[in-house]
Amino acid sequence: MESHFPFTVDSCGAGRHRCHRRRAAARVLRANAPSIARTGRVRGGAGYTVKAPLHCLVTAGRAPISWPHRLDFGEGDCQVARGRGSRAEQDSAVPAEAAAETVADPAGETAAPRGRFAARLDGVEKTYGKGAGAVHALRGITLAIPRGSFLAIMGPSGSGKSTFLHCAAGLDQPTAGSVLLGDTDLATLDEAQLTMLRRERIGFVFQAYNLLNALDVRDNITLPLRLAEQSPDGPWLDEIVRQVGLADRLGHRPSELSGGQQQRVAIARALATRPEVVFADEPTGALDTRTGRQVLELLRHVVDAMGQTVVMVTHDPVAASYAHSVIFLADGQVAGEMRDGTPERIAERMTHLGEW
Ligand SMILES: Nc1ncnc2c1ncn2[C@@H]1O[C@H](COP(=O)(O)OP(=O)(O)OP(=O)(O)O)[C@@H](O)[C@H]1O
Repeated sequence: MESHFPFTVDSCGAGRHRCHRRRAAARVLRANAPSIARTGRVRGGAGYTVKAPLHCLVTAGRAPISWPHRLDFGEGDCQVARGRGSRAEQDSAVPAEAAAETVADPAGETAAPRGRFAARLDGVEKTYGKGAGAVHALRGITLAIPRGSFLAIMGPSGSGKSTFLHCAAGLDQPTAGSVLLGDTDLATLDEAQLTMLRRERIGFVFQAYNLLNALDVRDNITLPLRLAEQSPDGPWLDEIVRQVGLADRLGHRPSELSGGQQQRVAIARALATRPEVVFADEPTGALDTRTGRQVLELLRHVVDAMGQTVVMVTHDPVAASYAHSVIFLADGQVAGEMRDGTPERIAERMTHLGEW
C-alpha cells in the first residue's frame, strides 16, 4: 500500500502485516476511491474487510471526519459501518446502499442527485453553557437522511436525542456545523424565515398531541396550512384523512377522541403541508401498547405508501424496529446504525451503548 493512500487495511484476522489480501484490498480501494466517495459502493472486492479512516474520502473531495470507519467487502459491494474497533461488527448488517445513503458521512453527498436527501447534518455540535460548566450535548453529528426513509434515533438518557431533534428541526441552533433541509442551510435564515420553514417544510409529532380543543379534527389538521396562508390541497388532505382513518371523525373535538385517534390527528396535521421531514418525539410515549403499535404502523405507512420522510426519537426498541434504520447516539456522537433491526437486536445494541 503506497504511503499516500489513506486507507489502513487491517483485517482478515491475519493482522495488518501478514494479511495476504492487504495489497489486493488496497488496490481495490484505490481504484474505487472516487466511486466510494460518490456512492459508498465498491465493486470487485469481495472477501475483504478493511478498516479505513475517512480521510480517504478527503482525497475525493469529502470533508474530513475524524472517527474510524470500516468498509466490509461483500458480494461485490462494500458495507460501511461505523464505530470504534470491533464494535463496528455490530453494524455490519447495514446494507451498502443504505449505509452510504443514510449514516454519518454520506459518502455520495457531493455527487448526490439534487434532492436525494431530505435533510443533512454536517459536523453538528451543540454546547450548552460555557467554561467548566459547559455541557457538550452534540459532538459532531454528520448524517444524511434520504427522502422517503424512516429513521429512529435512540440512545441512553442524556445522549443528545432531544438536542439532535431540536437542531435538525430548526428549533435550536447548533454551536458548530451545519443543518440543511433539502438545499436550505438553516444558518442562513433569520428567525422569521426559520418560523416559516418549520411551519411549511417540517411536520412535528410530539408525545403530548398538542391539538387545539377549540377546533374540530378537520380544523386541527388544516391549521398549519392556514398559518402558512396556503390553500388546502383537497386531494392530498383527503388522502391523509383516509390513511389515518379519521374520515368519520372530522367534525369531532380532540377531547372526544381516544389517545390513539388524537395522535393520528397530530400525524395528519404534521403531513398537511407535505413537509420534507416529519420529526416525531416519542410519539407513542403516552399510548398503550396496542394503540402505540397502530400509530407506529401508520408512521411506517406514510413513509412506505406516501413517500414521506420520518425521523423519530424513541426510547423503545419496539418502536424503533418500525423504522428502516436506527441511529444510535452515545455521549453526543453517532455510535452506530442498524438497518431493519428487530426489537431484540436493537435492545441488545442499546445495552452496549454505555460502553461506547
Ligand atoms: N438547555 C440546556 N441547558 C444545559 N444543558 C442541557 C440543556 N438541554 C440539554 N442539556 C444537556 O445536554 C445533554 C443532552 O440532553 P438531551 O436532552 O438532548 O438528551 P436526551 O438523549 O434527549 O435525554 P433523555 O432521553 O433523558 O430525554 C444532557 O447532558 C443534558 O443535561
